Amino acid sequence: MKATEANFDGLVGLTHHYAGLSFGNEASTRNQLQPSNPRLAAKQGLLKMKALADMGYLQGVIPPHERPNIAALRQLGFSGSDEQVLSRAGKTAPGLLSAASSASAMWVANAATVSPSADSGDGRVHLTVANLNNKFHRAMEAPETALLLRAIFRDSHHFTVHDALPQVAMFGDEGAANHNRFGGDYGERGVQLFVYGRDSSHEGMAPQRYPARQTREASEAVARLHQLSPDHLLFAQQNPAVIDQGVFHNDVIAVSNQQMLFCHQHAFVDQPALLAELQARVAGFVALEVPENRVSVKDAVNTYLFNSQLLSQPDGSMLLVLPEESRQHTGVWDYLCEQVESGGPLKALKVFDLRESMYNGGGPACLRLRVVLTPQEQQAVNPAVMMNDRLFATLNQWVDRHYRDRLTQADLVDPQLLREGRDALDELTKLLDLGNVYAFQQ
Ligand SMILES: NCCC[C@H](NC(=O)CCC(=O)O)C(=O)O
Repeated sequence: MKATEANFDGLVGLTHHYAGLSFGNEASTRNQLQPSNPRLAAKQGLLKMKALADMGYLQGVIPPHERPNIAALRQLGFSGSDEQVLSRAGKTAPGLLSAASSASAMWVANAATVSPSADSGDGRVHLTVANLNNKFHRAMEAPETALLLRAIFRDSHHFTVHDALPQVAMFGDEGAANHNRFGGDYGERGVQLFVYGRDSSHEGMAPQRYPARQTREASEAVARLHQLSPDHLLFAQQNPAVIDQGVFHNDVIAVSNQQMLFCHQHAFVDQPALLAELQARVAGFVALEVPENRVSVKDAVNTYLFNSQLLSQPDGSMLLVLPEESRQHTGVWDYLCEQVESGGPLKALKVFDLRESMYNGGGPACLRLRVVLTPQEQQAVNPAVMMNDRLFATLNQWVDRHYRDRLTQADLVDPQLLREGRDALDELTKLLDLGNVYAFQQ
């Protein structure tokens, strides 16, 4: 048996709502204050996980965080009983209550950066929790993410979960959404490409309108923590002009798998040089670059064409897993169908309706964290989180029992919502054999 790539998807939490918290992420801004449907959101995610598991891909689930985050609100000076904290925050600072209630941990492409054991100096799988420093609602995810990842990748003989980098702008780190790994077989040493939005120690190109969330300093620190060899490591800057058009993470404009990079023509600074470098370092490297005159950056952002999952099929060809929005757009869909018919590396397309997540700027790729695992490492993962028919049924029933089908910002003060969340997560820790990972369980 060879090493394989597993996908771990974030399970959407009970407080999923549209709060407009992510300046630079245009869907988040556009859909602020729309009512959400947390139950549907969770089920849309579960359907994708189940479909990929049924197709033979190794698929796991990463649980939601406890929200509202009462401890975060207390840290900001809201006091009294938990119910009083909620009502005081709701009255005087609804935006902060929204941030403390965000279900944003669902986008696990931002949970951590992962390096397979074949690439690291000590032969372990390394995961560095992302500090998500650019946004308050996301920065609070880091400590809980570390606990959850340790409850899943719990065998320290095989896995090292590093705490997040220091919580300052200089080390802004958004995890695997700005990271690619190229190579042949998954179990062979690969070439890792870290993509950053700005280099905080050098004056240079930076976006003007929207923030660059990932820094070069953060990427370099993660590469050191993971003990990667400099010969198998590349750093590239994301094109600041596309960040200003709403490409807040690299996975909104590029996706890769094994020898293949699928990206927009305008994804990177000095793209020809980067592609030549990859050509030189990765045997069999192929780039499928989409020209602006076929799909504009704007359409790529609106359809999330590149926030897709590029998956290897048993015969070595590639499957692209896309959001429904890409099928709805004639220009994008025609381009994709042409590629499949052309006999190129892309052989199949699969579409999922992930609208609830898409309305907050999260497509198929945002919802998953890729972890390459050897057979021994697979054995060492907490087996209760791996998707199969039984877990799919159990989690759907769990969602039906606990989730609301409509939520607005005004509902977040409801103390009943806090209780519903704790009851649900208490049950989930048992279903997924996680131990007492949540603050309310301490
Ligand atoms: N990888 C996709 C991440 C999407 C996420 N959206 C949000 O947090 C929106 C939350 C809100 O506005 O309610 C983000 O921008 O980091």
